[in-house]
Amino acid sequence: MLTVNKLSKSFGIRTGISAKQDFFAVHEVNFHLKKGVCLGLVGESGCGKSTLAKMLVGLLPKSGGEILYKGRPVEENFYNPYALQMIFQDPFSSLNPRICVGKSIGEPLKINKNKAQKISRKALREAVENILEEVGLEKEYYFRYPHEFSGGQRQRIAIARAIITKPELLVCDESVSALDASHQAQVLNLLLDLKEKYDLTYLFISHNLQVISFMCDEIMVMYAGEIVEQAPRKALFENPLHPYTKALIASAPYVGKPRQELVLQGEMPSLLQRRLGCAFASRCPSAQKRCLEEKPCLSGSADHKAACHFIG
Ligand SMILES: Nc1ncnc2c1ncn2[C@@H]1O[C@H](COP(=O)(O)OP(=O)(O)OP(=O)(O)O)[C@@H](O)[C@H]1O
Repeated sequence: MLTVNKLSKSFGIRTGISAKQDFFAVHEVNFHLKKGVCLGLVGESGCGKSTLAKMLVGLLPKSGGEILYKGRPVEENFYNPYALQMIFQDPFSSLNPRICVGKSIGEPLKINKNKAQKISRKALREAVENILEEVGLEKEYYFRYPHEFSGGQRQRIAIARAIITKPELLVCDESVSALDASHQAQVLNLLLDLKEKYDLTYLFISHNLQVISFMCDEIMVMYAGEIVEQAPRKALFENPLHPYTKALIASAPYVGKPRQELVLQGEMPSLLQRRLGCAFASRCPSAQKRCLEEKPCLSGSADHKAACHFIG
């Protein structure tokens, strides 16, 4: 469904009164996303997950590379411009507080239909009421405003707005991170039900390995703007190849785990300094001279790849 080749995004930031420096937030990322799959993207804060997601749905222009949707550049997506939709992290800021939720949810359908055919008010209202019920809310909520809902309900509204155009691919960017555990579980189960019902494909972004493990069939691990490991869920959790993935799995806190086992120390290196070698070398317990001098490429089997000189 989606092929991403050497996708990059650079930003320029001021480093002095007249000095400006460019850095890559996403650097030469490649992946394929097959129809019906839930592909996870995991990595720590600032590694470039949201930047990648925004480029996929056209919210940010790319600096290089290509995004192919069903074999054609995503920009030329004539037959369904709303085939790719996104659900954002924060249901408090992703909904317009001055518009009743029914209008917010119906807006994409209105814009979409305007291009080809007009949608009547009655049909629009019906479509919104149906989708409200679809996401577990009552159709009487149509005229309520975002501040009248809890975080979990708001995220359901955001999901309703994303699926009303019947997209094929949903990009979920930290879509449950702002919710408490019980609402997280409800929204995750809703997303799984909708996936089944509407034959959806997901790119599911999270920094939470437990959430990723619950939702995803395949997983990509991102570090400092690059994909460092890609594997099916079982292989990634049972046999992680990259030292960063190993550290991430070992660092994941869960109830009853002793504190000293949180092994991932230090910070991700500044993206402003693009290095010759491996981006993880500064934190890697098994880094060697070669790691500082030579950048590792993704290698391994067709299914399970990692960017490390010392895998296998
Ligand atoms: N518009 C922008 N201008 C300049 N730098 C940006 C911009 N957007 C993102 N960045 C930088 O790009 C890098 C990646 O940011 P991004 O938001 O994609 O990370 P992330 O992995 O999604 O983090 P989080 O999980 O905290 O949302 C960060 O260093 C961030 O500061």
